[in-house]
Amino acid sequence: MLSVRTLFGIGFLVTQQSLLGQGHVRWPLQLTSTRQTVLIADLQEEAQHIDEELFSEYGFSVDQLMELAGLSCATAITRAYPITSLVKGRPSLLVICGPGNNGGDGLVCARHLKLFGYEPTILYPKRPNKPLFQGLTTQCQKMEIPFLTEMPEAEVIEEAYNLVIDAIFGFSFKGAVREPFDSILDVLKKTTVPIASVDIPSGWDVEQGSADGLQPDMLISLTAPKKSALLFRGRYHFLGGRFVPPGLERKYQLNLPQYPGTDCVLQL
Ligand SMILES: NC(=O)C1=CN([C@@H]2O[C@H](COP(=O)(O)OP(=O)(O)OC[C@H]3O[C@@H](n4cnc5c(N)ncnc54)[C@H](OP(=O)(O)O)[C@@H]3O)[C@@H](O)[C@H]2O)[C@@H](O)CC1
Ligand SMILES: [K+]
Repeated sequence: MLSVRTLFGIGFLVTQQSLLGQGHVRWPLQLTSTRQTVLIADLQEEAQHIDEELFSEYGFSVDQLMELAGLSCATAITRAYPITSLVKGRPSLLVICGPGNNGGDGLVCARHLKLFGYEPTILYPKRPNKPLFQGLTTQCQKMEIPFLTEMPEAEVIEEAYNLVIDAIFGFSFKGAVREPFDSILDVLKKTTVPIASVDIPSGWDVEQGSADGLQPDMLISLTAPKKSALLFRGRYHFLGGRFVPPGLERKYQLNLPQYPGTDCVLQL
């Protein structure tokens, strides 16, 4: 049975602890807001079911949705961190990609950011042996995006990059972080460079978050914010992934907000 939550861009910080403390609070839950009302996929399994149905019942392919998800992420990043606002001499970004589809979103995002005038560099330490990811990697290489062979130290990141894009884990992350991502996340926790997380801050439990985990400056929730988004304390929260068919939205009572005009992202 689906349960959904009401999240407001403003005003939820004062109530989030009580929300989470109540465990399975049932919808509708009204909070005051000056921004959009968005419903949250409450359980990790719900996010995965929505994902599976998009492919099995609605006929989408992974690469189609990944392209839209990655484009949403790149677009949201241009809104939060326009090139003119970056403090370093060059519009350099570090994109860290994980072994699943969240990492694929990161590769697509990097490609679009390059087209938008940024200078992304990619770290992609664990590459699945599948044509989709091999193709996305080739596309980035042909776009002349450099790939690192190892994770830089925190001080090097601070000197070289304006922003880190965290596309390591999404909604299928479970349990204790395994290497090499454990060490990578440790470095990210030390750096003061802002972090933009794709879908979920990596290392966070999808439902419960992580008290001592990453604290990204930006979160780009895809399809619908996950429950742990209630614990996000950064400056920018965007919704992206404007591809949900109305039947699926009704079934899961997502009640997604209206994206403005033809935009593929919405700031929450
Ligand atoms: N419909 C949508 O909403 C769309 C969603 N999309 C995107 O897909 C994302 C979900 O992708 P996903 O299902 O491939 O899983 P994801 O979270 O990337 O990670 C899986 C990998 O992580 C690994 N791993 C897990 N736990 C670990 C640990 N503790 N320590 C170390 N490794 C661990 C696990 O490894 P394994 O268990 O296989 O060894 C596996 O390789 C979603 O968040 C969104 O970004 C869009 O692309 C398209 C539309
Ligand atoms: K992530």
